[in-house]
Amino acid sequence: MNFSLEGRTYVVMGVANKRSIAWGIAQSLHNAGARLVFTYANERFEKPVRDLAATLDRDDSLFYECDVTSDEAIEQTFENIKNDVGVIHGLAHCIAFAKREELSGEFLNTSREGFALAQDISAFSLAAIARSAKDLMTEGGSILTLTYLGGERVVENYNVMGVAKASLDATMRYLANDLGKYGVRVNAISAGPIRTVSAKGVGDFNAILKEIEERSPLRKPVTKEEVGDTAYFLMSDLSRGVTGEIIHVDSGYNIMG
Ligand SMILES: CCCCCCc1ccc(Oc2ccc(Oc3cccc(O)n3)cc2)c(O)c1
Repeated sequence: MNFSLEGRTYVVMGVANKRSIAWGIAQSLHNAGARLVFTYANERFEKPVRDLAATLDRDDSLFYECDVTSDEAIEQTFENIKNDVGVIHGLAHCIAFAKREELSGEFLNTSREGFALAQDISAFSLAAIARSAKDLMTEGGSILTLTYLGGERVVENYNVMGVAKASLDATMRYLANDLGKYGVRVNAISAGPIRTVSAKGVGDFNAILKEIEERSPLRKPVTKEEVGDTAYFLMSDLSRGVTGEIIHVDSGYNIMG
């Protein structure tokens, strides 16, 4: 059995720029031989994503806009992908959002609308995407999403996104249960803090980064390349017995009290 991704196609959702974890995942899958399909939220992201993909040593990538807050948009995007590539072998969901003002201070101050928005984009979108993507995974498949420790226990300031990640983790498990009989696995990578454009929106990010370097078992920060290589494992046949799982790529920080 070989563990190359040659001859396989994967959808990567959520590349914003070269610091994105999604870009680290794309690079690892590309280096393993995969063909990539990128989706982006709106036209503002099209050029940055195309420019990044142009740096890869094969120019066989495809690009689609996908507003994950719309069921019609998701259905249309996967209809287009199905028409253009036919079969996909997996999908990386690297999408989340919460209002910046609700990512610091007291969770008590979370608004009804802000709570629902974070749930919609950061958790429900995985279920809606899995429902559409499943039909393209006729040769089996692997779906992965990105989560964070703040969904398992309280991390100061993470607030409404922590509740959304708890929901995402349960969504991942229930999807794993439904999709297993179709040969589709669903897992999550719980990444330690990485300096991305999204991380800038969460209060006191620098303090957490310092804590990881000082207190994590590996005593070092986490990189998008480390997350990318674990994504390669989860997309490959090496992880064929793994579904419904959260793999922490966080220098071991989560095992600390
Ligand atoms: C206090 C916790 C510090 C470690 C946070 C690690 C982390 C960093 C980035 C993460 O991804 C997002 C994605 C969107 C998001 O919402 C944003 C981001 C920027 C601006 C904004 O208005 N909302 C917040 C975090 C994430 O889920 C977790």
